[in-house]
Amino acid sequence: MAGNTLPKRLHHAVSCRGAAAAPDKGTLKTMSPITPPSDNQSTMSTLDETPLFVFKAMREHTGGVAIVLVIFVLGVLLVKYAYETDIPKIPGIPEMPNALPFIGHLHLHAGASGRNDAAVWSDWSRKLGSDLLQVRFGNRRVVIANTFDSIKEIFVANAACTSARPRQFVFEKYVGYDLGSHSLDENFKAQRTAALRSVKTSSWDSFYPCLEREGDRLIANLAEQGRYGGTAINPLPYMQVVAMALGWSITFGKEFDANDPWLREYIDNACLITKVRGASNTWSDFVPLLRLHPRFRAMGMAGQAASIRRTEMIRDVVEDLKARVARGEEPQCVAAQVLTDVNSKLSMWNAVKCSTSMLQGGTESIPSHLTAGFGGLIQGRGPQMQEKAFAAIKETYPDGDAIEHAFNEEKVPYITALYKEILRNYVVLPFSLPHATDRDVHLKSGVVIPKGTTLYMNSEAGNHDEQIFGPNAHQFYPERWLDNPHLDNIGTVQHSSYGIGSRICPAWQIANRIMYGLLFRVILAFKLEEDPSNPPPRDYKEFGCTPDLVLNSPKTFGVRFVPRDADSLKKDVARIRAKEV
Ligand code: HEM
Repeated sequence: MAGNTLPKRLHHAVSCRGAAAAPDKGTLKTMSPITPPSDNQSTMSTLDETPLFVFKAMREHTGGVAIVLVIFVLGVLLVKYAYETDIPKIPGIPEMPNALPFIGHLHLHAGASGRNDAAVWSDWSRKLGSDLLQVRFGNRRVVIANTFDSIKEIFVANAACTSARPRQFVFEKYVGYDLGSHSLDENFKAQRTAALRSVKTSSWDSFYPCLEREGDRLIANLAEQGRYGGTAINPLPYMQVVAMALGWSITFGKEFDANDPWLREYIDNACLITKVRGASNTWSDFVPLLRLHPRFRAMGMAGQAASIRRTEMIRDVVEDLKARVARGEEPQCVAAQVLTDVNSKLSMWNAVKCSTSMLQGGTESIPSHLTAGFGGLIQGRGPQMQEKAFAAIKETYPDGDAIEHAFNEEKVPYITALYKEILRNYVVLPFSLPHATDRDVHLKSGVVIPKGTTLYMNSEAGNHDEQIFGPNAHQFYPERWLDNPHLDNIGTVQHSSYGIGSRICPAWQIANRIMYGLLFRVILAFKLEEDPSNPPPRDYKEFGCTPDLVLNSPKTFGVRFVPRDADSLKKDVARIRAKEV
């Protein structure tokens, strides 16, 4: 862009100078005597004109100097712009090498290289022998915590000063901030409180019917679409529909048929919006000049179109909800709480914003984690893990009533270990969401991270920290949670896949329970098998296909959902479908 704009400006400056020179000549002419000069006069005239020529030369010379000066100043500004960062280099934290002017280290990140940022940072933090690392994203300085302990120090011990969010141009201009992207001012504090209240454990009773219904539908869909084990299918879209249906129920009290095209359209728009959430792909967040570039404008516009459509869709749902409340119904959901609570600190608009953020938060995270986890369960020791889980369910519920307890209690420790390990190993938000310091942070090492610095937690690295999880930290090994009970005491949530500290995912407990219940139901009904023609990725470092986005979505692979007991499953599916009619 600089190349286009700058020469134009210089050209303009040069033509302006040319235009300015012409009137000079005119001015000189009008100042010349009108009558033809005598010889004497002519000599005098020449003499008289001398200072005019000198003046003219000086003016031209000054014009040249001015241009040189302008170019010099522009050059200095450009160089300053090319290397300047919002926060100067922070002493005591090593910086990744090979920064380039204007873009800093962006070219080394997933937005350009396709390699997961979390893996890039882990490598450099190891090479530079430091838990912390600083990089330049364009003109923004970013500090990354790469070990479990450094994550805890910055985001838990210093939570009071590290819970802000950095500004994001693309989101601000094209989508509009939501709870996950804004600092906690009074408005967003109220939204966060409402979000936490909506999923508090005491409200879970009201979620169970919906969870059970969606669990049923999932099993029926996997059975039918996978032709009872005859065809390998990609589980992700099925998981997305379940998560979304649950999300709608929690936020707007709305129920959907899992196959409703309206729901599919909503999910597609939500995914488009996640794409423009600031990560190393949204260069225009960090390099202001690029905001004029058609490619980045197009990216923003795509997010904007999705956001507009999402708002229209939600508006219809809110109108419907209002009508239900007016009819005297009492839907259990965030938006209805606001509609019926005269003391609510949230306006209806902010309740809608809060609910939309909740929906957005759940759309891709649970489905991506579970799908990636299925990849782990169909390879290597995976089939043995499935058998262990199945046996554990049968042992806990010997009377054949297991299905009834999939969601309303968590009594099978091996299933708990399974979802914890899926969350720990396959980190779909590998660096959580960005945080920012809202005052200077003084670390134990003496390093001071200044106010206004952007922070990332390298959750993927923290979750594979050998100091905490042992030498097998890089393996998918659910038993670690049973063999090492102390792992449950190392922090609020034992891993940082939900973030950590004061901005931790408000829905982490219900998300755990949903993952537990869905795993429970799937393992009870099916043996999951690999499709040799479409196998899953072999390592957590390569499970994702969108490493340049905030959310690393799992690569597509096939799973055969083979019924454990085909006859009984067919009866179950018939029962489920009959209930839907
Ligand atoms: C396995 C499932 C999930 C994972 C791994 C996950 C992960 C995360 C992470 C990493 C953050 C950022 C935390 C931080 O900034 O430190 C977050 C924030 C958030 N999540 Fe989740 N999440 C999950 C499920 C859900 C669900 C089901 C919902 C809603 C029903 C939800 C709603 C939110 C919201 C609203 C935020 C923004 C909170 C804030 O910025 O204060 N999440 N989540």
